[in-house]
Amino acid sequence: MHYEECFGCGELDSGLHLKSTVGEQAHVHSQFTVTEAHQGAPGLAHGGLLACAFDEALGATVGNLLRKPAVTGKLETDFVRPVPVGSTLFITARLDGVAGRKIYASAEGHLGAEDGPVAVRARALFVEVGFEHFTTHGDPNALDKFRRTHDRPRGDWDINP
Ligand SMILES: CCCCC/C=C\C/C=C\C/C=C\C/C=C\CCCC(=O)SCCNC(=O)CCNC(=O)[C@H](O)C(C)(C)COP(=O)(O)OP(=O)(O)OC[C@H]1O[C@@H](n2cnc3c(N)ncnc32)[C@H](O)[C@@H]1OP(=O)(O)O
Repeated sequence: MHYEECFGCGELDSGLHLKSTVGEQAHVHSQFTVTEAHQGAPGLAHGGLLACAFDEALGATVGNLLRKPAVTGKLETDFVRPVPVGSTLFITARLDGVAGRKIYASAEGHLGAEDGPVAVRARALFVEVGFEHFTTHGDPNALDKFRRTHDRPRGDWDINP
């Protein structure tokens, strides 16, 4: 979790509650379970919410592997198989490259198991920013809010600007 009020990974009742862990070969694994609250068509996940889950999984990959603040500049998704309510997407993500402030990452989501059929693929460009991005454009108290999340026992982010 990078921020307790984040829609993707935080503790909000309405959020996606995505959990991410770093695995072997610097792959980052996240799981997203689709509930009735995530429907687009009857019984199927809404594509925009799936894109959100991938934004989070890819952002967690950048954040956990590089430990630098970055924001999504571009996010591209391929929806290749319907994702039913009640199913879990097992998302595997990786860093593809860094060029100056530009950070490239990609991921695929497997249906039902780590080796299940691929249902969604995504690629993203993140752009590294300074912490003033969040205090200037967002909440002036952003750093305090991030700190509240990262002062927890597992918190190991250096969020000092
Ligand atoms: C969320 C962070 C929390 C921080 C906590 C602390 C530490 C944790 C660290 C990481 C976080 C961990 C997990 C996060 C998990 C999920 C997070 C979800 C992420 C989001 O949900 S985040 C919200 C949506 N996101 C935005 O709200 C961005 C709005 N946007 C802007 O704020 C600007 O637009 C910005 C800053 C992107 C760039 O602006 P800028 O002025 O700084 O820089 P500039 O424009 O020069 O771009 C520099 C180079 O990127 C290229 N470039 C830029 N955009 C491009 C595009 N779309 N396509 C192709 N190339 C692009 C340029 O072409 C240039 O390339 P070149 O250098 O080669 O010319």
